[in-house]
Amino acid sequence: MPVPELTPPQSSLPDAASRFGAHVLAEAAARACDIKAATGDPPDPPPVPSPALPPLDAPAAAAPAPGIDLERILRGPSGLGTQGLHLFRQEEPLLGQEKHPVPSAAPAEGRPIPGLYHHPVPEPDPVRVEEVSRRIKSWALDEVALYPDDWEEEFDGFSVGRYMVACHPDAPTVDHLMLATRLMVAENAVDDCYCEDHGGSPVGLGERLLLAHTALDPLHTTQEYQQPWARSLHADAPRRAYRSAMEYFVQAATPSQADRFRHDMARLHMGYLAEAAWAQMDHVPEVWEYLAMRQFNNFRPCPTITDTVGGYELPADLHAQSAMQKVIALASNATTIVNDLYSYTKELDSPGRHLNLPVVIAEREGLSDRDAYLKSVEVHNDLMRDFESHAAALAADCPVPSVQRFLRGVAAWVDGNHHWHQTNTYRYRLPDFW
Ligand SMILES: CC(C)=CCC/C(C)=C(\C)COP(=O)(O)OP(=O)(O)O
Ligand SMILES: [Mg+2]
Repeated sequence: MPVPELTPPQSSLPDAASRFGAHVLAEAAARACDIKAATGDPPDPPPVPSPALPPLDAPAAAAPAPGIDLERILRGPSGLGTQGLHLFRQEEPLLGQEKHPVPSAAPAEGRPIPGLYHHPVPEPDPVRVEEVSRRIKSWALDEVALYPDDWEEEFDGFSVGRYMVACHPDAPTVDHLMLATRLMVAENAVDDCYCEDHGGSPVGLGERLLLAHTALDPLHTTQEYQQPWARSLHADAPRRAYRSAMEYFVQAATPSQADRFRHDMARLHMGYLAEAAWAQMDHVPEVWEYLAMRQFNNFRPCPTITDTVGGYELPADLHAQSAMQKVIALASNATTIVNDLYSYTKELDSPGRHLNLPVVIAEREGLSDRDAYLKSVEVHNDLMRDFESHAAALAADCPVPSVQRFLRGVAAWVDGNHHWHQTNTYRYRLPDFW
């Protein structure tokens, strides 16, 4: 198995990545200045000075400020003689090696949900997108036999390469991006094949999830029983995908990063089970109960690997502090409600009743579909603002480079996730409410 090219953990914030998620740190700097002004102390400099940061009060959902070519900045210097200037040199594409043809990186399209608070991001680097798309298809087909031929269009339409490149702008190499991309594909395989529209069912889901979870958190038992367990990890596509994606991840992650990921995946599986229980009972939970379930059935395992994908480590104690846990939960909840909003019409069209926030609010609060949807947009916006203000407060309170970079990485994931949902018109289409 190819070993991912590793960078030392605890690397400092590279210049090319220092602008991502910058609004969080910019807000922290502004907050620190306000506090100093109120107490009469001279203001401190911003936690991570960055000449190319957008203005402190840069509006959300607005194009980058004139004169700031974000994409160019993020690429770093180019041209003859600049190779040595890149801390995170992007690899050259492996042209002419397309064993499995991949669709070329689609240009951004789709419109944002009106009134949705979000930060637009530059279109992800097409060179990286192309290479990640090529490698993930090869992994899916050749290493884990993920899907039959007739799912190919759907696999391509998911555009996981664009997704992960947009969410991890500070990944040092394509190998690092692949860590996130394999896991994303594996997580969706489990969701589709065990829970949802590719043969999934709430019946027997607990058993399937538990056995698949052992691909992430291995069984340790007597030799006699160890072997049938090891064979079981090859028994279906979701387990093959989890096993392989985790094997790559563990090689690149520190032990505590791997354990963080296992914990987040256990949370995810618990959320799937609550959703399945309600489906079996044909029960619509109260809104707060739905939000509690969705805090677990949630994208959380994706932004929380931002440090592994970035080639550094947020130490376990700093990750575990309650302020960080709150920031992670708020960010992950915002990303997941984004999914509820963009996938609303897809889920209305799917068989049976598919719970999402607008559906639950309409049912439980007696609102029209439109008003429930618009209220859900407000819930999302409140979550986003809470995420950003708590992240800013934590960044100001804890000026440790790995904390600052992790917070930026989470913010970048939030923005990239929105971008992917907005632009994935193969998968999602907006309702006709405006
Ligand atoms: C961690 C991860 C990628 C989990 C998969 C669970 C998942 C697909 C979501 C949190 C998104 O929700 P949903 O199942 O509603 O996805 P779609 O609307 O079908 O895109
Ligand atoms: Mg959805």
